[in-house]
Amino acid sequence: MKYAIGIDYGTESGRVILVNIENGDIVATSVTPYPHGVITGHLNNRTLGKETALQVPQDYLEVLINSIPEVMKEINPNDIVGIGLDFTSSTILPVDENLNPLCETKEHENNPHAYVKLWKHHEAEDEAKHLNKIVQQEQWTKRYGGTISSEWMLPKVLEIANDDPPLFNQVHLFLEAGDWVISKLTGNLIRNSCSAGYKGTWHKETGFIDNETLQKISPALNDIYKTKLQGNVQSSGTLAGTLTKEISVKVGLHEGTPVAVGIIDAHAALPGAGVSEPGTLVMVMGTSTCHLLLSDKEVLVPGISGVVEGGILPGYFAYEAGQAAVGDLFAHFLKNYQTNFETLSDEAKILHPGQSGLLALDWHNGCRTPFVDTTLSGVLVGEKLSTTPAEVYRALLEATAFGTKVIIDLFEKHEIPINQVIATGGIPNKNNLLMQIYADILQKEITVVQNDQAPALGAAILGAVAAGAYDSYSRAIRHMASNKTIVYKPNKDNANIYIQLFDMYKQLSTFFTEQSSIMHDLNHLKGEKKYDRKPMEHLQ
Ligand SMILES: Nc1ncnc2c1ncn2[C@@H]1O[C@H](COP(=O)(O)OP(=O)(O)O)[C@@H](O)[C@H]1O
Ligand SMILES: O=C(CO)[C@H](O)[C@H](O)COP(=O)(O)O
Repeated sequence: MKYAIGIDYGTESGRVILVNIENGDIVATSVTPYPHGVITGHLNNRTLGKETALQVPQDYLEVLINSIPEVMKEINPNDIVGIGLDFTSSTILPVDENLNPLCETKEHENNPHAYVKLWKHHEAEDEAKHLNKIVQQEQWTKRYGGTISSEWMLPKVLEIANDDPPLFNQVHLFLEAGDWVISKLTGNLIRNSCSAGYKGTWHKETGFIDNETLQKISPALNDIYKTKLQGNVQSSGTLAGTLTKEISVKVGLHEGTPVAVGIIDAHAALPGAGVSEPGTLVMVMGTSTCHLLLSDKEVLVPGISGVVEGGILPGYFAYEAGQAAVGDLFAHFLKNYQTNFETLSDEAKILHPGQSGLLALDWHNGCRTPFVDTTLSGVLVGEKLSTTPAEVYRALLEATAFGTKVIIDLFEKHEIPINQVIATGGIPNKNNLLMQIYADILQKEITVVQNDQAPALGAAILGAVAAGAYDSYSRAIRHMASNKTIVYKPNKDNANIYIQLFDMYKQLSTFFTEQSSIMHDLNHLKGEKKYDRKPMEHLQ
């Protein structure tokens, strides 16, 4: 029996799976929660900005050192054909000449800018707005729905250049954390095409932003792609190199084991969920939800995260859209009410659509698609003295489904066909109420992959292909991807009520984005900088 290892670096933990490459059976799984988790509020004794979300790079190595031996307990290292890895993105860190993280030095241990900035670190909004003003007329921005997000590489780099020039000057390279882990595994520095394409504005023919534009954005960015952002971009899933002696000893594998170039976590879930052709929307539902879709054609859809040729699988344009808080939003609510999913779901299940009189906007971590604005915030309308926690919980579940309907409608309006919707990630198998609500609101069947590890499985598939165990992604996907599913069908009566509620959801979102500046004014009163209103005409 031969196996591939898939490693999935999510927001809270890293998961390692061992996969039989002939039939895709996951024979062992190990989860390592990041010892330092997501750092918010304080770093050592220093108070952090409210939107700061940091991580500790050593935690990623802990995942390798703990979880690889754990899945290898019964297995001979000779039987491992290859390793694939996916990572949240854009999650970046500054390193020195030896690729060592700057936060590991005494000098910078209390400096937040020296740490990993997680994808959901939202402090670079000013930088993103500034950058967007300069590049918004350029044709290439349309591939990114018209807006560069503050979650991405350049705004985060610019945040450091603006806030801490001495540290910025000391940085040798800024790396995606996934590329940093690959460098630790193989000794090779490679920038993966998936992160570079979706989060780094790289295009396989035209490359990165030209230097003239970079200088207009900020003198600090002069020649940045030849200096702090240098490095070859290589296609995700091709061979990055082989395990070094140093790391192979630590994880109990053979030196020389092939390792694939990394990919973004959500994007890995598409092959992991068994998709190798256009027309199937894959919703990767976890801390956030990412929506991935293959197509034969490139359509410039406003408000999406991006469309990248070959972004996931060679030969297809791959679209990404997203919602920045889904599981995170539910967790936030549970924490505030000191309750749990089971209790709330039991109570929320017996409510009828519309019964509570509540309606929510799911923007508690900003809105990714279609408004690309991390400064937007959540809303709940209709609350009364008689409102129960289960009613609010159900309204939040519904709000995330309405957010997904906005995304599906956007794709369909731009004539990108969606014939099937697949749900995967950590949530769908844990919450059947949520999945039924999605079927009712989207008025589509939802196929749930009976495996929570689609990103890790997708990474293992890339590892097997990079190692030469399969000669094509489609063959590897056919053999290795999940094929056990359950299907949620829409309930007509519920769907009819949700049509009316969805109309109100859209009115509410139009109000808070176009007709009223209340949300942004609230930020202003809190002492945050006032951001320019974004023209919304492009979304009409
Ligand atoms: N029963 C549940 N219903 C809805 N969300 C859940 C449930 N259990 C856990 N979650 C959410 O799932 C998210 C974690 O998703 P997961 O896919 O495992 O991790 P990651 O997003 O880090 O890849 C958390 O935000 C958590 O609140
Ligand atoms: O932007 C992303 C993908 O493009 C992030 O990686 C993603 O939103 C975080 O993933 P998760 O919710 O699974 O932790």
